[in-house]
Amino acid sequence: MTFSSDNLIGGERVPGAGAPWRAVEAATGSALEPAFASATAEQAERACALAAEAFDTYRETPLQARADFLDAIARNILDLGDDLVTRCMAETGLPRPRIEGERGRTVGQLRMFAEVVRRGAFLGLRVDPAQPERKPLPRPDLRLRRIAVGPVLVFGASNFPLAFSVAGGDTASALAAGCPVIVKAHPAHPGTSALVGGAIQRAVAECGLPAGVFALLFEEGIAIGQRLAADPRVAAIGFTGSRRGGTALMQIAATRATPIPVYAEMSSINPVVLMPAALQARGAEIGKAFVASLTLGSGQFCTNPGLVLAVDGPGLDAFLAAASEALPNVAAATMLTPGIHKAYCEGVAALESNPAVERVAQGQEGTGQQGQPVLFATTGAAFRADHRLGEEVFGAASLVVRCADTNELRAVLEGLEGQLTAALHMDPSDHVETRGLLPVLERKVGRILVNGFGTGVEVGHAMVHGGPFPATSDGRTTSVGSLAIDRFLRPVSYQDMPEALLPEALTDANPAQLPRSVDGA
Ligand SMILES: NC(=O)C1=CN([C@@H]2O[C@H](COP(=O)(O)OP(=O)(O)OC[C@H]3O[C@@H](n4cnc5c(N)ncnc54)[C@H](O)[C@@H]3O)[C@@H](O)[C@H]2O)C=CC1
Ligand SMILES: O=C(O)CCC(=O)C(=O)O
Repeated sequence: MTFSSDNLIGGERVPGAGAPWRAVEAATGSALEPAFASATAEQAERACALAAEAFDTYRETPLQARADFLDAIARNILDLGDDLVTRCMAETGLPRPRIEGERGRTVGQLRMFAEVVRRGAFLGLRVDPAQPERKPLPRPDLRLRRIAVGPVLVFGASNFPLAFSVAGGDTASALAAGCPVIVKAHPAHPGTSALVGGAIQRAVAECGLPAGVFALLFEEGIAIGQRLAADPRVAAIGFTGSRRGGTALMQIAATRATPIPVYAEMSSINPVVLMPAALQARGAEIGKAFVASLTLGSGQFCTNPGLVLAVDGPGLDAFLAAASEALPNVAAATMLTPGIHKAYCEGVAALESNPAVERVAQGQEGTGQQGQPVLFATTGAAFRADHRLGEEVFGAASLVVRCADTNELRAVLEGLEGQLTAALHMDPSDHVETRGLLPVLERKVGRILVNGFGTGVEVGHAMVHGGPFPATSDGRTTSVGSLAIDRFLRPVSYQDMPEALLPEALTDANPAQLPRSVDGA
């Protein structure tokens, strides 16, 4: 398979400069062709200039045309066929069913946003008609719509090379909102990024949109990404990755002459709470299901169950016994990059050497870049005394906390940082006790789920894939699901604007019959 490793800017392929670098085959460590060269500062500047130039035209594209564009991207991604799947497997070490599934999710996500755009409710149209006779003062005519914020910079995630990358949720929701998108490709899967970027670039041309609507820039390091984040024409940032990377971008965004929002999804250990009746009735069954979730994708999910909380007793013993029986059957699996593998091994070693932590079980030993799954346990008192035990170890490692009683379990939850998910395993007779935990969980997490695990986020209208810091940089939003479009919109009110100058959707005729509220109804 051949494809261009050039940057994609303004509808053209633009070769980068500097020392060439290559993607690495995750399973073998060997270099993959072709060579990539990082984008230059001038190319970053040009991508921003073209995005700014395209903005006013693109944000006013008819909704049907914008929806067709999203559908065209989906179609073009599918048209890449097996070339995309094989390249993506090589770069990430993720198996075929996972990549094919993720491609389906990516395409489904683009199509969902196409439908959201067609329906038009995202525009949030509101009309408060004038009341000239109102006493003591007449009321002006007020009409509101939400417009796109401006060019959005997207940093793709290493662990979801399709669904959270070049044409992933951040890109799809920003394009749906009417924002041009500049993607800084993740250096761990540049070939996958080039293929998907080409699919988007072709869709821009096929749909007759301004070429600045999309750009894809490569770099091995971080300087171009930082430059883009600081560019005054970039209006918002979407990011999925490490806490360090996300907070660095938050810092850049907050200290610019014009600060901008950063929507970063970063770090989460996703507490799993095992309630007493459920543990007693089916502790062993939950233990087996837990191991499957823990080891999925070598544990490289931000929704991975990294923390298990339960009141100590025979039910928890049954859970641990089942998990300890299942885990040694799980083979070590290739991790995404040498850096992620190293960080995982260091995180595991830190837990191993902590005197308050015992190793309960581990999976099969791996070679090279493979991560060996592992399960640890500690006490509630030890966990509360050592904040390091609450830090994410990205990979298939988890820590079970034996709590003395429900009060201690609640105190452990209270002490946690913000999380993406919390999973409750419970039976009907656990309801009363669970009700007491819900206010804590609502304050701590973006999604509370029952009798399941958080891995594998459903892309829908009622999904929240977000949570208080450090799960994300802004817990008021989500990066998955149709609500993600809200991140890239802002309201504008038109007061006493002549009908001839109003946006069409706010005129009395409302020719597309878009949904809108009148006087709040
Ligand atoms: N919670 C989550 O969803 C995820 C967490 N991670 C964590 O991140 C670690 C490293 O994985 P990566 O995917 O490489 O994440 P990363 O945060 O290092 O990189 C993500 C993207 O941000 C860029 N970047 C990183 N630091 C930057 C900085 N200071 N300024 C500007 N751009 C920067 C990188 O070039 C890349 O494009 C993992 O070991 C894991 O701990 C990784 C993936 C997902
Ligand atoms: O669990 C999922 O489907 C999504 C996980 C995710 O967002 C991530 O790992 O970055």
